[in-house]
Amino acid sequence: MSKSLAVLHNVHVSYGCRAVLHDICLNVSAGEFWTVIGPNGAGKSTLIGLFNGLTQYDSGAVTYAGKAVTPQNAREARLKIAHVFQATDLDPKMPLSVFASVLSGTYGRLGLFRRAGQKEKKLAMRALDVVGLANLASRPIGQLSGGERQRVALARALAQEPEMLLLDEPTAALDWRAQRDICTTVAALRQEFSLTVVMVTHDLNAVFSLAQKVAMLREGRLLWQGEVQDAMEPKLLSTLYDVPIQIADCDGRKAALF
Ligand SMILES: Nc1ncnc2c1ncn2[C@@H]1O[C@H](COP(=O)(O)OP(=O)(O)OP(=O)(O)O)[C@@H](O)[C@H]1O
Repeated sequence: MSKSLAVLHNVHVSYGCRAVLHDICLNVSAGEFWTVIGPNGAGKSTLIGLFNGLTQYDSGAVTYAGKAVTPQNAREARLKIAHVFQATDLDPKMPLSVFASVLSGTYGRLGLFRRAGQKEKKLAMRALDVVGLANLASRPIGQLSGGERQRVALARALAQEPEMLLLDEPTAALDWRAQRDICTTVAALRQEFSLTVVMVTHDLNAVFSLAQKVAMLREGRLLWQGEVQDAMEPKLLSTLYDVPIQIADCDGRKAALF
């Protein structure tokens, strides 16, 4: 049996007096690929922020590699866990090259007073190479397409040399080709670097093609969690999203239809 890496145990979260996550228990083992799905506002981004101490919790326990993680005590977890937000978070007006953006992924390890040296520069170039953007290294990030920017965000995360990747809607706002490219890149990165992945997504077809495990969140509660093949249940998905969903079989591949 694989080893638990990141664990949420009976976690409650509230923003002010509004409770947004209730009694969350999730056990992510090393090397697993989890997706977190559910309607808008269900608490998915809040949930994945627990793993690296971005989300403050009221009660329960969060651990990474057996050590407690809280926003006040998250440095170690943040070195090992890279968090990739939607690439729209990269300000296109920033006068920053693709390479400089990716290099910034190494800054966490370097700390405040050390500058990036040859080792970090090599790492950044390698990360760009892995996501297929080495030829755009000197391009300002403002001149990239949405799909390219998302790959820059992935490369920056890789330059951190993480054990675990948190992906928050990495294919949102991308066209079909770019969505497919990101999914293929994520799958390849996971294989090559033996990464543990937790991905929030609204793309059920990406879930079916990439994930091993699925957590379904509805109104701040885990409705269901388990193996991806058991998640492809029309009744379960219809309950989750409160809309009729069917599952089609296309040449052995599952696709969600509404
Ligand atoms: N910093 C914050 N302060 C107050 N409320 C917040 C904050 N961040 C999120 N919320 C609220 O918490 C709830 C859960 O938000 P969250 O972003 O985690 O949901 P989500 O499932 O990721 O949503 P979406 O699919 O729309 O991105 C929402 O009602 C949201 O308005």
